[in-house]
Amino acid sequence: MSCVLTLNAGSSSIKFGVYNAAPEPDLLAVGLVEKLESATPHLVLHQGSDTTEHTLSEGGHDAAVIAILAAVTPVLAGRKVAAVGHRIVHGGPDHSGPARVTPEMLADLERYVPFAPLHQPHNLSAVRAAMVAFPDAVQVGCFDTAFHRGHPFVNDTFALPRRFYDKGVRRYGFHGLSYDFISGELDRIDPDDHHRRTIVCHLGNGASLCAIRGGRSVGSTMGFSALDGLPMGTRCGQIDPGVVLYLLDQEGMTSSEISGLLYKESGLKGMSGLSNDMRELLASDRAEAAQAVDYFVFRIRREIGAMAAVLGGLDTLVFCGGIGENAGEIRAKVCEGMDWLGILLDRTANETPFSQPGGVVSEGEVTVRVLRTDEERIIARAASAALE
Ligand SMILES: Nc1ncnc2c1ncn2[C@@H]1O[C@H](COP(=O)(O)OP(=O)(O)O)[C@@H](O)[C@H]1O
Ligand SMILES: CC(=O)OP(=O)(O)O
Ligand SMILES: [Mg+2]
Repeated sequence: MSCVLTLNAGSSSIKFGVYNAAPEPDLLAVGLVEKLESATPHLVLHQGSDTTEHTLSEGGHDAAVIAILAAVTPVLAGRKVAAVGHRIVHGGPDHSGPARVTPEMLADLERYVPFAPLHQPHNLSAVRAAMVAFPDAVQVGCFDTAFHRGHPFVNDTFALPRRFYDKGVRRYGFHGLSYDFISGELDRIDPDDHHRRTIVCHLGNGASLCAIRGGRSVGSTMGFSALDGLPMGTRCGQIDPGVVLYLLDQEGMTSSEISGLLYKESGLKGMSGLSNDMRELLASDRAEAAQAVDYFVFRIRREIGAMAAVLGGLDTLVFCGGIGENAGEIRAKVCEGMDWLGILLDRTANETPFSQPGGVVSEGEVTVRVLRTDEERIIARAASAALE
């Protein structure tokens, strides 16, 4: 049987998976390389109940892809990699679903590097590395923007002169593979509810909210870039554009300094002066750490209100991502005093979400669920489908 390999290249980690190719792919092994910015990144591979780990001798994405290709060779045990599926953060205005990546398309996707500088270059270099390592395999791009491409014009635009919209300055939205997976899970859990109004909170190192009605995205807190919306590990989230002009004109910062500030030095890390890791902030007794957490929660609550208005009400609220799945304390803070919207958390269930049927942690009118997201599975399904 042939296999598919998935590569999900993020800003500081690359996640990967090996599956038997099938409409519902069969997981053989999964792993990640993290701390890519350090001189000694760490590779972890889980295969069945076995876990192997080793430290790489070189930092950066390219060395990590080479190490991943070496790590998956014994998993393949001589079987062929027929397709490699890639998470590609930006697909621009035209991609509303997965696509076969040819060298021509790869060149075209370079156009979106300036739109997503933290992700797109790494996504594309992973495709190039896979083309070299598996020259006979089909390369399949799965775009984080695709799930949101059906937004109505009012939700796709900024109030700028029309020519900028035509050049691609639009509200794209991201984390679409995660939202696609969660939307599918909700259909599986409750197949008859086709009109459910859902808000999904994807709270990881990158964080956003998505409003979903009838299985389709109707709103995202992220816009043109993965900077907008909620504050994140190191990204600022929504900011008055006047601040950027002030930094440029009055503080004399260059555009690359401002980019570094907004993408890498802001968010939870910048506000707390301590860390981008939510676990460290929750464990800290420093006032700045508590303020960073308060701001994160405040913005999520504010955006839940806005998304509920877009949806015309709310039936289901889902938490996912590293913070959403693991930080009960954050879920409790987000849901506190939200009974006006029908959100009432079951505090005991919230402590043990994954032992609750369907991850339900609520006792109010709105069903609140905690679900493990799985971007890799969405990529593996698309890569398998490309082989049919
Ligand atoms: N038990 C936990 N409690 C609080 N936060 C957690 C916990 N486990 C993981 N996190 C947080 O999840 C975030 C990473 O989420 P993840 O979805 O893995 O990120 P990425 O966007 O890199 O895929 C980090 O901020 C980390 O602190
Ligand atoms: C788009 C985005 O923010 O992705 P991530 O959460 O993986 O950084
Ligand atoms: Mg992520």
